[in-house]
Amino acid sequence: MSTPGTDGGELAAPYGSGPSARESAPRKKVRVHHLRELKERGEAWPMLTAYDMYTAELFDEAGIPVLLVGDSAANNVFGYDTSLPVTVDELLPLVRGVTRAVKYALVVADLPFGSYQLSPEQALATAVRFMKEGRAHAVKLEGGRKFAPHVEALTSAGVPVMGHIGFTPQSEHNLGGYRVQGRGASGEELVADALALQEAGAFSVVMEMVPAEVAKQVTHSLSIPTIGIGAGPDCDAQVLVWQDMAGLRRGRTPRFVKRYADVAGVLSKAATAFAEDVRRGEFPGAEHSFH
Ligand SMILES: Nc1nc(=O)c2c([nH]1)NC[C@@H]1CN(c3ccc(C(=O)N[C@@H](CCC(=O)O)C(=O)O)cc3)CN21
Ligand SMILES: CC(C)C(=O)C(=O)O
Ligand SMILES: [Mg+2]
Repeated sequence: MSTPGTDGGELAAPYGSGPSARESAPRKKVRVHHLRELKERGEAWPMLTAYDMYTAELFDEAGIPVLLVGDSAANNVFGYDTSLPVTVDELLPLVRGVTRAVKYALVVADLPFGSYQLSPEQALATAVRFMKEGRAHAVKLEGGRKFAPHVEALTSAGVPVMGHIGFTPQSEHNLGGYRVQGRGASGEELVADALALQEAGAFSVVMEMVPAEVAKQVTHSLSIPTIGIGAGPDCDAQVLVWQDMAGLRRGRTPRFVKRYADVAGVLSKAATAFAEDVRRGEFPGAEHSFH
């Protein structure tokens, strides 16, 4: 983890030269070409989801170069059982909160189910809303070769696009549930999908739940970065949903999740302590009252 500096302008670089050199170089806004440069230098980078201001601010200060306002807000903000029901109107205010909070991170807005599949025109109209109203820096959509025309329409209009292949949660009913994709012969299909997205102008591609060997092959076939989630150690970048990463979500988590904290435990203890204080008459104290 990088260490925040004493003021907003002097944080350790989230990308670039590694821990020793340029420690005090001022951070710059992350741009898509920086991510390609990291791939060329073989430096892995992290991505996290964010859905609100405080988490976006913390992750930005921690040096996370790319934040995704995922349609997984469906599960992790709104409490739906899948990502399918969440709408553009529900996601837009979350994107706005995240983009308001960051100084450096590239903010990617995930296009939700039904908001882009109809046509390249629909994809562009939706992306324009996320850019204008959400102030997103880029958008993400799910799909391979079949969505190359959609990606092309967006990149031609100046919208950077992140692809997403392998297990694509918006197609879970068609894929038959949460299953690893690209085993056996379909590994070749994944390479073809990734190449088509790159050719259409995508600046990066998420690969979800793909065998590590296949993900490695895709990564080496592309000049744009691959971002893995359950896709092994050889992707150019790694992404997790922040509530999984920080242990806010309880219960069984997918195999690809590593927990770095127990935020659920911390919040639960805080709420319990507050409740006890109020019930015992110990809060508010004199120092919390106006005289
Ligand atoms: N909190 C959260 N984390 C995620 O990673 C995530 C979301 N929400 N919502 C949208 C999608 C849905 N995703 C999921 C959800 C469940 C599994 C899962 O249950 N995986 C199991 C079974 C794998 C298998 O059967 O082969 C696993 O053990 O990984 C995987 C990805 C990933 N995304
Ligand atoms: C897990 C990531 C890649 C995602 O698409 C989401 O959070 O919606
Ligand atoms: Mg998503």
